[in-house]
Amino acid sequence: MEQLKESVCRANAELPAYGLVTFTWGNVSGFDKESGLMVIKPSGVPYEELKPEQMVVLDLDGNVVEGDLRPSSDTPTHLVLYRAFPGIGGIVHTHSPWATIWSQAGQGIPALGTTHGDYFYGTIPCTRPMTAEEIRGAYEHETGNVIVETFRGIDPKAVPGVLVYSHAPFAWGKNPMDALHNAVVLEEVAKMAYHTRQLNGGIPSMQQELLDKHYLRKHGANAYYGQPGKEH
Ligand SMILES: O=C(CO)[C@@H](O)[C@H](O)COP(=O)(O)O
Repeated sequence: MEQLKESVCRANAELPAYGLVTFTWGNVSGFDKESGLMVIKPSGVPYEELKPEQMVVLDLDGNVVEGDLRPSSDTPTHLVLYRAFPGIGGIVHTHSPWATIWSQAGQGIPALGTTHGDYFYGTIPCTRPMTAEEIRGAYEHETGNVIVETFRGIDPKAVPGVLVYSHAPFAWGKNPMDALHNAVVLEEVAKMAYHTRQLNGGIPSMQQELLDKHYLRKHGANAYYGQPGKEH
């Protein structure tokens, strides 16, 4: 658990360096399958002040089992996703500007090029608008529910990110640093897709053969990108 606290703390601390956050507009969590516990940053603490011992540890029912500080305000959303998407070990939520623009437009980010295809096997979807009742109710919990609803028929491992309508992106991965990597790529492809759309309307999207080639060279049984056994 100490190692996970270190990794979660490090991933949070790197959010500003990648230009993904302003002030404290973002949070990273990690999940330990063995213990069934989630580690997340404390709410509202400046990234440069974060220490591993300040991380908050919760069970998947949302009970704090370790930590004195209030957990991130988005904790319920993270909990819903860990319960619904087995196999993910890290989640990043930010208000990174380019991805947030697509979220505010209520549009998913189409796969327009190989940069996207290397990491996301198709459109990065945008959720539907939440209902007034969902917003007035357990908002952060319902945010998780609309993300899970959006992924009916989509493999969250193949598309490790989502845009929450009128809100901002969530990305996930095998662990906190993998989730951070995917969050950085999501922001990059959001910016590229925005400008590509301006040039040619983003039509057509990339050929399916090219998407297959780029995604499957990095992911799956016959992946050949990078070095065997190394993260990339
Ligand atoms: O989505 C939001 C605000 O809309 C959050 O990202 C907060 O800005 C970060 O909150 P904490 O994790 O510090 O509670």
